[in-house]
Amino acid sequence: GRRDNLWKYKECLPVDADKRVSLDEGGTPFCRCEKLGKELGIDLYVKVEGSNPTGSFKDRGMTIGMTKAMMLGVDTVGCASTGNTSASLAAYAARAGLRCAVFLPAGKVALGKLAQAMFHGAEVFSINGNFDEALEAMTQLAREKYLYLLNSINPFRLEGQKTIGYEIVHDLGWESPDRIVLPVGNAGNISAIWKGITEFHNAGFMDDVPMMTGIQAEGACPIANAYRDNTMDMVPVENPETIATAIRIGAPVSAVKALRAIYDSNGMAETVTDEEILAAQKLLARTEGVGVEPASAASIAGLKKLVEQGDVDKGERVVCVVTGHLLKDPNTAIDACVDPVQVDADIDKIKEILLNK
Ligand SMILES: Cc1ncc(COP(=O)(O)O)c(/C=C/C(=O)C(=O)O)c1O
Repeated sequence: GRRDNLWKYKECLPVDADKRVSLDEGGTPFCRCEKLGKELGIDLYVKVEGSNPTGSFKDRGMTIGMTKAMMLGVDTVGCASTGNTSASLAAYAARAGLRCAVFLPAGKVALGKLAQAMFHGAEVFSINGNFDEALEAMTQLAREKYLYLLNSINPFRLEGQKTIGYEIVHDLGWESPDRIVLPVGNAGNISAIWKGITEFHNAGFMDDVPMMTGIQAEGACPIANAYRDNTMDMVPVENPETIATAIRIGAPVSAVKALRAIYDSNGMAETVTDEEILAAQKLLARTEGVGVEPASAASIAGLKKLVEQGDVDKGERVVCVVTGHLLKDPNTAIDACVDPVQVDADIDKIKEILLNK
């Protein structure tokens, strides 16, 4: 039958479902990765959030946040973003008929995301600074009531994203996986998913809870640093750097919630290099046919590293949340490939090549 969307959980959502601003978000694919799982010695699934309307999990938070904005009667919404939040905000603001301002770190936003934010009609400000500085400026504007802030510091965003946790349990037949692995930037998503999991667990829908496992890029890993020091005190990374620009964040606003989620679930945080991220992105695309942007592949890279370190038990049932579509960052994808074969439309020449494969 017709695929359900996240509004099937409307009784657990803190806004009027009949006032919803929706693009039929959620209800994303849940794909078993038999070959990759076999290679890693685990039972592996991916939750494919790139299949959301604007190509990332942000749509889940935005549908709730934008519905709340309409209920509040605001006329302007805003966010700072590494790209996907701005793409989602622009689309949902257009649907809601609200004015939309976005702050993006100059030169550090993947092509697809910038195209979306601009094309959906957001007023795009290219900030001379990184995401953290852009978020500080945007938060000040919100404090002075120039606009309604829809970054993940806004709890209504997390209320939408918690449905990823709901759906994973639902997809597994009302059971919890052993572990959920996902990339961590501003740390809203790991906090939101844990909230959804604990709500379903408290409601008695499943006996166990998963170990929440957050993966960060080595050059932008304040959460992993705090975890390694077994502390709740996150120390910001001044100049975060990674090719996975979506998670190029040094001062995650939801650090406390994220560390709580990791410690309370007996989970962990780990880092991966840019090389490991790009290798995992290609491995997932070519082994399982699932195309994701670099930041999303950090979850696969991190899982692989944890398995190799012996931190993941053989046979564990693991769900990797792959957060954004491959198309978001086409330049990085093409840079990771060999050039196309230049050849005349001479099929004899091409037959020769095909025979040699
Ligand atoms: C593909 C992708 N994967 C993972 C993350 C990290 O999630 P959080 O840890 O909840 O921040 C992001 C985050 C993006 C932004 O923060 C933004 O768009 O401003 C992302 O786009």
